Amino acid sequence: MEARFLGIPELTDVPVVAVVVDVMRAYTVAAWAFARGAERVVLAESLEDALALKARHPAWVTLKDGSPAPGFDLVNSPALLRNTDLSGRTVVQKTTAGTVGALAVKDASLVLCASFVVAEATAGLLRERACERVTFVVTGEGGRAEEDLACAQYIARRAGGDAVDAGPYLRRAGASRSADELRQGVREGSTPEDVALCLELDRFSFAMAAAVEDSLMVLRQVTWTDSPSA
Ligand SMILES: O=C(O)[C@H](CS(=O)(=O)O)OP(=O)(O)O
Ligand SMILES: [Mg+2]
Repeated sequence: MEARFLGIPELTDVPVVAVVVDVMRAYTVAAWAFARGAERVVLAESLEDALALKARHPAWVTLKDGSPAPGFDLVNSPALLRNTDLSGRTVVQKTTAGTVGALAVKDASLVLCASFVVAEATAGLLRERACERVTFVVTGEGGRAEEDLACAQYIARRAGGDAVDAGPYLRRAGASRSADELRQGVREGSTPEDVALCLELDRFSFAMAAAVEDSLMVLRQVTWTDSPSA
């Protein structure tokens, strides 16, 4: 498998297969939303779009990064989300990096959204579909976020079939600027537990695929054939 690793500003073409990586915290949060029963996650273009969707669908659950805000039900924190029952709910998510990255590749044939909690499931799906060329979108810090790059490189190696020690990749992520900011509470809407939850390798056995449905970018769970739960 041929892999390239690009930041959002470096995306100049439409990839065939894209893996959008946001470890801290969008795609750790989305995975927890599915684990707590959410049916789908709508990736919103803007805060205004998220609020407009909520106005049209009052039962949908709105989630944003940063501090809590009127009209939004949840913040982008896995620690806060994991105690929330989302059975059958549609979640609308808007964050600074993760959701923007997925929308930037929405015309790709396959868009997977990933983090360490769904790393093996994501790699397994890429192996199963025999993807030859994969663009990893490193969403944080214009492509330089160490937690996203480490996770992307780990998934790429697993997708290529390598036996890989995850330890060094997780340590890079744990030493990243994002991890430091979350630990120190610099980022609003976070708890100190968020970092550990973002570094739980393969916490979930499903992958997450996004596609345009009725003009919305919708993220859903996908299982791959060799998944333990398939
Ligand atoms: O919620 C997060 O951790 C970040 C917020 S920011 O990029 O630090 O402002 O958003 P995400 O899109 O999940 O990286
Ligand atoms: Mg991030």
